[in-house]
Amino acid sequence: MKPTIVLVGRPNVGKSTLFNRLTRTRDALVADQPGLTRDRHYGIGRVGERDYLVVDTAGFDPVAKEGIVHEMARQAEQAIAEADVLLFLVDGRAGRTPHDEQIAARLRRAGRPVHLVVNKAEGLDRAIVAADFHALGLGDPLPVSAAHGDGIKQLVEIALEPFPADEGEAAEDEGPKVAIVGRPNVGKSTLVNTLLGEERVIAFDMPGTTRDAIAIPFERGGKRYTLIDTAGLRRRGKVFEAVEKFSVIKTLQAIQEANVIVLVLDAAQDISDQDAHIAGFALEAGRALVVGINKWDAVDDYQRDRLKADIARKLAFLGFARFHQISALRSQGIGGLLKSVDAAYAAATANLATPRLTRTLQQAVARQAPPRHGMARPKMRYAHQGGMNPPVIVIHGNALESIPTSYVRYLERCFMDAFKLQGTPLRIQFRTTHNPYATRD
Ligand SMILES: Nc1nc2c(ncn2[C@@H]2O[C@H](COP(=O)(O)OP(=O)(O)OP(=O)(O)O)[C@@H](O)[C@H]2O)c(=O)[nH]1
Ligand SMILES: Nc1nc2c(ncn2[C@@H]2O[C@H](COP(=O)(O)OP(=O)(O)OP(=O)(O)O)[C@@H](O)[C@H]2O)c(=O)[nH]1
Repeated sequence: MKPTIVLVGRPNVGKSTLFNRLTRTRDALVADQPGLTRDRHYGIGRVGERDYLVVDTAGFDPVAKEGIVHEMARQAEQAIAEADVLLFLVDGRAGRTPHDEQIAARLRRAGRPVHLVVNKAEGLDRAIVAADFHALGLGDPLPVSAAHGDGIKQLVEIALEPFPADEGEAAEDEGPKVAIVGRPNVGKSTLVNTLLGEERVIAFDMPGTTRDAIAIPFERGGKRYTLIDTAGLRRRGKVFEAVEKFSVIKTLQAIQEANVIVLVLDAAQDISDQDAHIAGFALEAGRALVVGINKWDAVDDYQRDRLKADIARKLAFLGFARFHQISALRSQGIGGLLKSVDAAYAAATANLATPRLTRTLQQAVARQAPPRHGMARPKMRYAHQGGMNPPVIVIHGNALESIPTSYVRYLERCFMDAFKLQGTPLRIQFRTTHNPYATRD
């Protein structure tokens, strides 16, 4: 499972700057999706070969007792409890403060590895900085500059050192790994029980450590699936019950572990920022996605129309996914939902043959050529598949850096239509094989 890095520190030390730095590579992949707003506190990142989750606990104040500050502190506490590793940021320019000492005292009790990170360290004398912050009793401080990007790679390497890199893909005969996600109270547990309740649940092992996700294999309609759960579902008699509160971190972990995400929405409620953020995480992670609009039994025509308009507006970036109206409680629409899970999984793991990819590319260009950029006209020569789940299409050619995102979206649509890839996002990468300025036309 991907390790979770949690950033803690008093206001203004540079947590958001470091968060942005740690999630930047992912940002670029999904930056311009219509309607997608990123959650500024939870993100997916990659440095070198390592993927990880990052949480910024802005607003963490261990002494607040009520109000919004207290609520933020509660979420920060939950993040600290769920962290694999904590990065405690301090401000090298401001020096050690009493507030830093309070937080240090709290973190020493966290029972998690803590690294002391001195930010804004560009141009500072390391020895002086180290001596000042050593007094926090959290070991040798690691100097970084989040703003300039200095020391970040080493920081991530040190922080993730104890966590093994992900092993390769598991055997595929278990069928798709499915995660059911959504905000609190939308009906996730009810859906899990509807899926598993009447069906054959194949014996499964409880995880060896609390870091592991549980995988519950089951069969339905003669097909195998594996339900991925990190949110603490436990079996009580015949049904599964959530034993833990809703957790964004666990939701993110489940998304990372699964092949196909079932995003559950509540038809009786407006689409909230939290729904959009969870959907955004799935898109960012490149996962196949099916949406279940649950509690369809409980809403009237007026609410149904309103909801459709709300979805079109707030979840526009999920154009690649199928939406199903379901009732988990009455077991309605579940068969159709699973068919879409199968289709999304097939699309996400499809083999895309090079000749057909290249032909599709050429046809797309013939219909609409990429715009000229200054003196250079981008030239796309051929395409091949660079990965699965999500499908990655690598396009080779010249002067490809100037291709605008609107044209990338156009190419995505062409590939999706040609290969009927419904249910999965697609990634297009460009490889320039020559100096773009060598061939002008
Ligand atoms: N000199 C310098 N300034 C930095 C660095 N990193 C962040 N800053 C500045 O520090 C200020 C605070 O940065 P933020 O990232 O907003 O700090 P934060 O900890 O997220 O603050 P809160 O959101 O209030 O918790 C900003 O003005 C940043 O530009 C750095 O490496 N060097
Ligand atoms: N009318 C109706 N109610 C439903 C349906 N599915 C779930 N509910 C109800 O919605 C409430 C929440 O359902 P849960 O399954 O506990 O929701 P959850 O998403 O697992 O909630 P958390 O564990 O808090 O994250 C319960 O009262 C369910 O009975 C449905 O299809 N129709």
